[in-house]
Amino acid sequence: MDRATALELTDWRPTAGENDPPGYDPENKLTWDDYDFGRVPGTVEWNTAPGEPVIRVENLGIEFLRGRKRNLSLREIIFTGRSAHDKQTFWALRNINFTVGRGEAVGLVGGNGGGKSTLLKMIAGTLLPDEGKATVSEGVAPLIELTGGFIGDLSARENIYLTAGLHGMSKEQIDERFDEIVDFAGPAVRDGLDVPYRHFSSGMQVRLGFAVITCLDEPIILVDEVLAVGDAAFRSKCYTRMENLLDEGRTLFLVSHSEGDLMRFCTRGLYLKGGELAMDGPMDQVMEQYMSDLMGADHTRPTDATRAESWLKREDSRVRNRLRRDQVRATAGA
Ligand SMILES: Nc1ncnc2c1ncn2[C@@H]1O[C@H](COP(=O)(O)OP(=O)(O)OP(=O)(O)O)[C@@H](O)[C@H]1O
Repeated sequence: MDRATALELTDWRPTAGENDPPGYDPENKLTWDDYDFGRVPGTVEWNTAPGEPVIRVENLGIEFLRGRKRNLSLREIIFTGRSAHDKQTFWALRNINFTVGRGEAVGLVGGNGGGKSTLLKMIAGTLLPDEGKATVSEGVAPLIELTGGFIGDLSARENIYLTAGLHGMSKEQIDERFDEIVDFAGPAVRDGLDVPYRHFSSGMQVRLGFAVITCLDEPIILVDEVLAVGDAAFRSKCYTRMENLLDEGRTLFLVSHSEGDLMRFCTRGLYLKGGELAMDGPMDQVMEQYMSDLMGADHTRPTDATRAESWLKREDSRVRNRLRRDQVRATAGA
């Protein structure tokens, strides 16, 4: 959708507020493309040339064992002549092909068990495929499990240093960002910095995981269904941070069951159904297909006006956040 179409389709317009950032003009400028932000600042350094894919997934497949194997009884071994049960396996993912470019924001949708988390794990390199390959040409910051891959017996402080260190940050760099990470995670995490991580509540684990992973300088970010866990205030901070990461040109892979989150951040959607890639296209069309498969006749199509309104709101929110961030940077640099 473009600005002119969106403005024609809906009556929604943003209202000016007291706390609007300098430069924000809701009357005439509403969308990202109308503002000249200059060069997007950011710490991301790409090894990949513009236009080259940063993720290339070719004929990817993975086969899992179904259920747990029971040992054969002596009678079964004698009468069947076999020494073990036949392995019952299934393909959790098969024939998956796609590429992702620099700065793309991709939403993964699909029903429970569709293979979304498995795909992210293979992109992150924590699971190896049985067929095909996933080639990733940039560093990846994965938040693909609630625990963020942190170690339960280490304290939160030790986990911050360990995780950031594994992603190539020096001790001095981590020292510099330490307070920013902990401030973002919130006072409960600050109070528990020296407590073993496994004693954290799931909300505190997600806060710390999100704060650390999004503070890394990796160009590719994988986020698996973690935004749903935090409270409303934390979610709002996460949304702003995600917008900032996208503005810096990072590539995002987001798994979520929240239509709002997917539509807010992602421009492209991948729909996994029964372990196969059922659709790859613009996020709103992919969401539409997924919802109509899921809900059948009960699914009410969003009107063009509703879509246009969501699009304008998202653009407006990105603009305000970006101007606010530029203002903070300018004040800090003055
Ligand atoms: N290590 C494993 N061993 C055996 N089966 C597995 C393993 N990991 C995942 N599976 C199975 O693979 C399928 C895909 O799982 P996956 O977690 O990727 O789905 P998902 O789309 O992320 O689901 P949800 O939306 O419920 O999180 C499921 O049937 C799941 O039970």
